[in-house]
Amino acid sequence: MDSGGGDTPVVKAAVVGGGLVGALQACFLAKRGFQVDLYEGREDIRKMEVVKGRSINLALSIRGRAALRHVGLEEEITSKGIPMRARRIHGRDGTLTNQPYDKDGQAILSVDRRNLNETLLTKAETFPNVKLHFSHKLTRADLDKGELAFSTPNGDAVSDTYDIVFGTDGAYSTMRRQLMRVNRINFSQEYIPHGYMELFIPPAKDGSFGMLPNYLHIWPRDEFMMIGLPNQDKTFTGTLFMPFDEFDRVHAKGEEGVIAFFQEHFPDAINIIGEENLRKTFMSSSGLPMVSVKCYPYHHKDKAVIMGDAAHAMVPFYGQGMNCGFEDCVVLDEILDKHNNNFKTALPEFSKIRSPDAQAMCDLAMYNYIEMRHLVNSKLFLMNKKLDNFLFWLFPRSYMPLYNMVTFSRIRYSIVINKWKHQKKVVRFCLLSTLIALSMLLGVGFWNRSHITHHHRFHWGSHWHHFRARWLRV
Ligand SMILES: Cc1cc2nc3c(=O)[nH]c(=O)nc-3n(C[C@H](O)[C@H](O)[C@H](O)COP(=O)(O)OP(=O)(O)OC[C@H]3O[C@@H](n4cnc5c(N)ncnc54)[C@H](O)[C@@H]3O)c2cc1C
Ligand SMILES: COc1ccc2c(c1)CN(c1nc(C(=O)N(C)c3cc(Cl)c(F)cc3C(=O)O)c(Cl)s1)C2
Repeated sequence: MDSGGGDTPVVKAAVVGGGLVGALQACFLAKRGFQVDLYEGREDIRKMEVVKGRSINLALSIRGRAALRHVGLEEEITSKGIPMRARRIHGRDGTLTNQPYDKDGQAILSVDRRNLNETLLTKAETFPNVKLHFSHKLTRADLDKGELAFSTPNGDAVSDTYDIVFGTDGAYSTMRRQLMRVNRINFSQEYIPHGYMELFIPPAKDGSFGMLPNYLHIWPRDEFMMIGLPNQDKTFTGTLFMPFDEFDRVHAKGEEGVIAFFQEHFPDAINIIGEENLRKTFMSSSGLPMVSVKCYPYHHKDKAVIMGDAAHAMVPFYGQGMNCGFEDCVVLDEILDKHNNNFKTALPEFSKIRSPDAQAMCDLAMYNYIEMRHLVNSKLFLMNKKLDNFLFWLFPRSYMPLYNMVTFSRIRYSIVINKWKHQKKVVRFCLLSTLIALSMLLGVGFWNRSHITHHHRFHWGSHWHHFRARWLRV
């Protein structure tokens, strides 16, 4: 640490990975008065040419917005986002059903990934105590000394030493690997058999949106699913989720195979995406992998800590990966305040507090991946959501649908999962006791009927004897 002129030495911090979480974390650390060097393996995306109509988007919700608010970027980002107030389910038969997300009309925002990353990098750069280094790929780290070594495109090796290193280098993190060399890190990862492919949905012929814009469009289909989020330029970015061997099967059939596949599973999407687009995109790309990563702890002594996908990559079936990573920045910031920047006590607390929440979100996302496939069609998907919303209406204070707690609240994810399990037990108990009460009522009803009939029949029997004795003298 070199003295910043005042009595307290200025903390020299490195952020490895200038994606969404790293760029945000650089802003948090800059506000904390640290000297920040951010290293990004790729070149500066702000200098790359924009490929029109091929934007990748993400769902930004309350947790991510709270983090952006901390660095004064919420307005700048949300003003460029498109609110999605409801999900719009495209049935196989072409039926369309809307399901509002929130009874108070709260929305999730579709934001452009590149614009978000650029805005965060530019914000970081506005701080005099932040320096950005692009095309610097971390190759080695001696975390006990805080020494980092980077490779650059012209083959130069660059290295520097830091008081503290933040690893925000994504799901395939080099920082996590370095951490695992020096610390007893429990680690697990799981690839799912599905891949994803982005499909670009152009505007309609008259330049307007090809579908209703303020919706998250979903095509739930057995083993497949497609979703579509709107973009500022009146396009949509579709994401097709499908098992890898299905991708291979369709690829093997060539361009006509692609059209036949969409005719069978997503007929209404063919005109929206356009046959040419479909052929081009499908034949020029393949499914990309989705991995779920869990590890513990996230830190090494008072020298290094990992955040975002590096610490807890999750499958995207809740649209929470970035929101969760952004929330990491808020949680760590609060802990650093509480410990007055004492990394020796702050980092272990971050691991202890944050990992159960992040792992709960990884589990929820994986659960939803499995659940989404069992909601094999839109009817079941709808029913499931209708029951959720009915119970939410019936018990607004005690029953909150799972996706509401995840997406529209900042309740800790580990508490969300416990509340949800408790709610499921209560709902199951209510349904069961209603069923038992009903069957008892029905049972009593039948019993009465049969008893009366029986009694009546028995009664009729004595009547018959009496009648026979009196009238028939037999
Ligand atoms: C299909 C899909 C849809 C998604 N949709 C959503 C959504 O709707 N909402 C949501 O909240 N989340 C969503 N996510 C998750 C979200 O994309 C991630 O959680 C988020 O990008 C994680 O940010 P990060 O900064 O931790 O990692 P990344 O975004 O992966 O950034 C890591 C950065 O580190 C750099 N890097 C890597 N290795 C090195 C190295 N050795 N040296 C230097 N730099 C390095 C990389 O170049 C990259 O810039 C989705 C993910 C997928 C796959
Ligand atoms: C850019 O790529 C992607 C990829 C996946 C997602 C997103 C963006 C944004 N995602 C959101 N998911 C929820 C949610 O809570 N659930 C349970 C849902 C989960 C799935 Cl998979 C789905 F299709 C609908 C809902 C739904 O509820 O509408 C939100 Cl709320 S936003 C998933």
